[in-house]
Amino acid sequence: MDREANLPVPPPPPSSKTQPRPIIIPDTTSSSSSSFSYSPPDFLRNVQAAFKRHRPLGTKQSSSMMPRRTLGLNMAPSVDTKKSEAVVSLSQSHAKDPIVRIKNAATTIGETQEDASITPPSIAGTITDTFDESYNPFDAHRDLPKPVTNHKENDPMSLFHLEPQHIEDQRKVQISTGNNAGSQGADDRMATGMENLSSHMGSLALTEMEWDASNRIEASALVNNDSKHQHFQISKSDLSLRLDGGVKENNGRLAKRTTVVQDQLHQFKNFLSQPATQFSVVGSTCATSTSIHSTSAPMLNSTTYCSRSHPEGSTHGPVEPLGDTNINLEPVNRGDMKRSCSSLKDTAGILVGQTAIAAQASTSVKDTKVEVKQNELSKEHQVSVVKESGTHKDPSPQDYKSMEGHQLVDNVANVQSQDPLSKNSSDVKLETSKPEKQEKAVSGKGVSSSRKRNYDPDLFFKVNGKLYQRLGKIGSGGSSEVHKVISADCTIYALKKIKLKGRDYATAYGFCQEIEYLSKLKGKNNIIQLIDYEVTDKTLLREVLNGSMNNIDGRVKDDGYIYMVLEYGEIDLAHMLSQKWKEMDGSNQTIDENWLRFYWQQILEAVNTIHEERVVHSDLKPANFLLVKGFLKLIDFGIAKAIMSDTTNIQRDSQVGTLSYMSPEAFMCNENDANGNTIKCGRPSDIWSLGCILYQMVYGRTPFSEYKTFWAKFKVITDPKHEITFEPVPNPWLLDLMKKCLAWDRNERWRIPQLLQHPFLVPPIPNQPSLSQDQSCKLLRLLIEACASDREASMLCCQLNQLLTDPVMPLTSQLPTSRDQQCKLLSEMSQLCIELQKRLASQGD
Ligand SMILES: Nc1ncnc2c1ncn2[C@@H]1O[C@H](COP(=O)(O)OP(=O)(O)OP(=O)(O)O)[C@@H](O)[C@H]1O
Repeated sequence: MDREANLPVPPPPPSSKTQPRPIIIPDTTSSSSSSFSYSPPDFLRNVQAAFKRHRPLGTKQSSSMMPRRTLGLNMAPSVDTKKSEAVVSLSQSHAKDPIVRIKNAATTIGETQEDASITPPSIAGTITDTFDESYNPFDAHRDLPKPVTNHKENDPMSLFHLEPQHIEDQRKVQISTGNNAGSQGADDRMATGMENLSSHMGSLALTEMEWDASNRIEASALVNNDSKHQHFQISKSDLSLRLDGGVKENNGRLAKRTTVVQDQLHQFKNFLSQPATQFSVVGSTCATSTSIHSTSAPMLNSTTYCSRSHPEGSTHGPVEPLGDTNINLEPVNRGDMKRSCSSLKDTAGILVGQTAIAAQASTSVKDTKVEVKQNELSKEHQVSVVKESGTHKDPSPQDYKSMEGHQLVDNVANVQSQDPLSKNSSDVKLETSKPEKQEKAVSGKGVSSSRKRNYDPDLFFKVNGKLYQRLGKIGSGGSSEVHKVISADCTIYALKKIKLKGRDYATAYGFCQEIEYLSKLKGKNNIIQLIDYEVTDKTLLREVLNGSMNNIDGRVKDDGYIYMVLEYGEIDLAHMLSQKWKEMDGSNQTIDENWLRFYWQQILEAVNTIHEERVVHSDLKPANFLLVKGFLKLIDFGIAKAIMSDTTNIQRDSQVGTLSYMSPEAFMCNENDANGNTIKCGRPSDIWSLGCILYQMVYGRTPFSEYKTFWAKFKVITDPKHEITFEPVPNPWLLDLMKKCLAWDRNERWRIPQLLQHPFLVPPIPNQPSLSQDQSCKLLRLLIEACASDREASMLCCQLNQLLTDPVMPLTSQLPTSRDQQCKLLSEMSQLCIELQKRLASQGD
């Protein structure tokens, strides 16, 4: 929900060229109390005022335009059902594609209720296995349909399994080189070489057909440095070809053929003796592939990818000169090598995009469990993954770096897959597990943008030059999208992306200030930690950091974004609460008080942290407390504000917060109260929101939930005479606590240090000496005894007693010796006395 969506645009702020940086100085004054009533015209005026908040702003604020504040019309407890879950379901772009699910083992805790958004699959090819950390893409071919014939381990031809059908038209040759030198020449030479090779493969196929027409034979020659698998390496003296089949009498003939092929391959290899390194021949089945690595290709280093073939006759995107030549020959018909060669270039372009995808797939392997569902296994065919390195390893930080260092092309290895039953046999179908998004990325605009960026923006975010792979969308707020991401060092983070497009500068400025606050709160363990950030509009960031704003009337550059890499939270309090209430549903249980204490204390401490830093959050609600490793942390400082200059309160240029948790003064910010004092928002406004949260924790709903519309809420919250309903709870201290937070008059609300000492959290020990003996005030003791039957009066006495015997300074950081503190203490005492007096009076005798 966009916070601005339903609000009129506030009037233009006072024109000034600069906004002084907030100066944070000791809190010395408090604002005046406000009380007012509504006659109809007043009410309308206030309604109107609620929509247009100015920023007259004391010394600091008046001189400049300030970020516009916006209102979140979130009236119900915020429960976002579209949160991420640990299982990231990877859908396929093709109906027949297997469904790959990547489950991140590291992040399963507490995520069960979150619906994952889908991260497109990017496992190279059709992986039919369930794999875990030990997954090795080289093993992908393990589940290929087994050839009918028996392999003979040492038979040089046993790697060739030729499908008699389609043999001609489904052949595919892929060549990758790791050297850009003379790539054009290499193209031509390769074209010739491949034609020869292709021809011999065809001959071989025919031979095989003659030899055993009924056999389903696959040709597969994988040449790789990896000896762990059935790859063979073609080096100067090493070429091994293995033959499937058990008909000995044919061996002679086949061996002859093999020799010819070997010769050709040698020639071809010599021809490719430079760093030109990989090629694949795809025969009639997906397993039919040959890859050759030159040992002299130092640049090739372990990236796997899934190549894509193009439908026959398809037009390919513009071919960019290949910096580092990776050539992929399209499905080759004899005599059609020229066309194929040109395709190589296209494919190489594709590789750029796909390398990133492959990196994603293999990165995911490290932290994830991958479930692979396969559809129509018999029809789907595997990929063969060729890696330069001998053994599979997950992408290392170097891999990311290499992507970042524009070496993607160098890192490409080949994967081909082919459906032997494809209607168009020349359409060597790749059962890549890539989503449509990726397809987009490899065609047209996508290609050019991914080439330009050297990573697929649909799959990765780049923040300050570092890549973060998307794992799914966690949620979206009023102004942002938040994604779960994984970094190069395999740490899970949340990445908040705020789109600035279309925003006026002041609003963008406000969003950008979140960075400022989070930076200020770095190292505070109950505040979500900002790991890194990037603001694409550098001027904006500079101005925020300098506390100035020159571009008053300007708009943000069209493609402006703010990226924030944040510590990852497993679940937010809103979800925790809804779970809790679901568990209790139907039973007559009340909320577990210890559970309540445990989290309430953490909530208080988190807010205390920012209040001590003189920051007011302004949008406190359950959804903004995240559970990180078992502890609640505060998030979303998008509308937070520093307490400025000589006031404990702040004024805003428009309303802030989410309706259900908004304080009366937040609705009326900057208006005048009945006494003519300007209504300001400060820490007490946050305390009200905390009261709403506590109320929700206790009763399962917010205090004004029965008022459904904005106007109804506005009216009732801003009415000082309105009495909030508190249903009975077993512990009277709890009731008292809620009341302390939800006092309409903001000056009556307790501050956090007091709340942390409230008897609900720190229950008085029965028969405490302080109450019964010399430490306690005798008068109070008498009073307590006298009104033992009146719980509320007793509580007031206890509070008064506590204040007298163990006063908690409203601001712990300040000495009680200050006049201000002394006055505050006395004011609290007198308030308690007045309340007690009222209470006793109302009870009569
Ligand atoms: N660090 C994080 N870890 C996990 N989830 C997060 C994180 N930050 C935000 N989220 C999720 O994304 C949602 C939106 O984030 P956030 O509240 O920061 O955005 P916003 O645009 O300011 O939203 P709002 O409308 O609440 O102001 C949160 O409610 C939370 O569920």
